[in-house]
Amino acid sequence: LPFATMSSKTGTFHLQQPLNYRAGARIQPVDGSHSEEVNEPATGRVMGKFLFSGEKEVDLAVQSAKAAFKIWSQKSGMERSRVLLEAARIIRERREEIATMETINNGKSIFEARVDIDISWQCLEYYAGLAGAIAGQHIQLPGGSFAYTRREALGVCVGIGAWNYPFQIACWKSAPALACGNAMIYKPSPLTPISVVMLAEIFTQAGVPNGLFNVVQGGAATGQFLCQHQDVSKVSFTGSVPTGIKIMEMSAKGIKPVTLELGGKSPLIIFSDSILENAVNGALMANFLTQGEVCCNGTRVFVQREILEAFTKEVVKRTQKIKIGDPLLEDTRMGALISRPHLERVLGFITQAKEQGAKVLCGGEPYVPDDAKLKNGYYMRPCVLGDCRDDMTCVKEEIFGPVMSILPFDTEEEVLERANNTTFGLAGGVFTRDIQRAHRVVAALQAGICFINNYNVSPVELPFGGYKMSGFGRENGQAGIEYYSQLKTVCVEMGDVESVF
Ligand SMILES: NC(=O)C1=CN([C@@H]2O[C@H](COP(=O)(O)OP(=O)(O)OC[C@H]3O[C@@H](n4cnc5c(N)ncnc54)[C@H](O)[C@@H]3O)[C@@H](O)[C@H]2O)C=CC1
Ligand SMILES: C[N+](C)(C)CCCC(=O)O
Repeated sequence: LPFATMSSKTGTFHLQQPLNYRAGARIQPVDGSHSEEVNEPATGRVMGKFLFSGEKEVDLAVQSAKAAFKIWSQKSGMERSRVLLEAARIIRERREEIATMETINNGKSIFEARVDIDISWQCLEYYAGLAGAIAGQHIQLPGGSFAYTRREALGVCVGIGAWNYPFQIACWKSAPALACGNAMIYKPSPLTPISVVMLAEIFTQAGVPNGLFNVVQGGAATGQFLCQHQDVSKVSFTGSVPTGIKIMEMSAKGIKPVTLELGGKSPLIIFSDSILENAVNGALMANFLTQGEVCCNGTRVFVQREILEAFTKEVVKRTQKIKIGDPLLEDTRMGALISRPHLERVLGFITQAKEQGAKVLCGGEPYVPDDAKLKNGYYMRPCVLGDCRDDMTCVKEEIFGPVMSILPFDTEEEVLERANNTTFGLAGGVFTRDIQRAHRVVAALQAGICFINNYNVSPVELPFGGYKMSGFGRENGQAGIEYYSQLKTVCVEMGDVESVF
């Protein structure tokens, strides 16, 4: 196992192996022109370099996936299920090693990375369970004739991922894709290129045909070669809205179906009858996982005026206690942001918020850990903003960092209007003890994923995806199957053909 001997101390990992994966092995791309550095967010150190793939390598990856698709798509659901279960078992076995790699490359705490890896193998197990149940329908027609439907694979699917959940996003895409009989070529974000290659190795070890899951590395250009390739049948994308628009435009040229999991600016509505401690915990969960770099975060926290003071006081107190630092230490709960430019961008939103009249109630400044090796890492103190208004930039735009905006409200009608007044629609949450109100509020929220009296839990059995400009298509849950398969109708005549001519 290539990573088994790696050191699990921050500041010590060196990238040595190629990060492309084709036909069952790590390889260097045939036309790797541009090389890119990989950083360790916790220290700001360069861990090594890797090559971006050009059009030739993309084509070779597609050809190899096509060959694997021929074999894999002929297998029964039960046969595919067994292989996926074996892959899930290997991930469980290598959990610590994968979580450590994820922490080193992303900067999130090891505590969270372990949860990410657990969700990842659970996703494979879940779709392994569904693989044998993928079936069509039988439809009786007059005179003994009948029809049936077949749920068939699409072919070679492309997955393009963001940097916040590198391994998990790859599993959310590949598990349903492979369960349905497809092949997949995956392109991770160039900021987090490492862990997905471990997934590719695990699939091979579990018994998928060589080429069924290939990895190409690169940025926009490589992504474009993938989306434009004529032998690619589908593109599943997780990332920002502007890139999502480009992906959809490119895919439109080839009439390729797309799944888009894009950003958000989700509302979390806290009514005065909530259990305060749960509401505070919910708001922390909604804002500070993975340094706030989570698409479905509830960053607009609407608090009913009667409890505004009590809630704010408690949320600030708890935020100040979050332990920031070396992400590989057991008691760290917030690590480093993904990159220096991203950290600057997040801090810029806070400066702008102050200029627009918001009050920084805590945090919002860079954090320099005592440990000397961490002093160039990309850390900041999590921030709570008070005195926010709906027209402020920090309330309108996705910050993708640990910044919570608190917004007072008076009535249910008013808060719903304000909560929905956004072009995004990924998630939303409500805290209240009034069950009728809870269901009424989520029914009115224009969002794909809603939480009542919790936030940001995401069991793999539940469909995940957005409304409005947060995208379309669903990942996870039974719904995921629909987005990686197509329906064929077969009409069978049992009598003679009656011609009208
Ligand atoms: N809804 C969801 O499930 C999630 C959404 N996001 C969103 O992602 C964003 C942050 O992630 P980033 O990696 O910065 O987003 P991004 O959109 O810049 O990049 C995402 C991926 O697309 C690739 N890409 C960039 N330009 C491309 C092009 N022209 N053609 C093809 N591929 C291209 C990138 O290399 C990367 O792999 C945030 O806005 C966040 O809201 C992040 C995680 C989950
Ligand atoms: C796991 N969860 C719900 C915290 C986040 C998953 C969505 C994403 O990739 O940002």
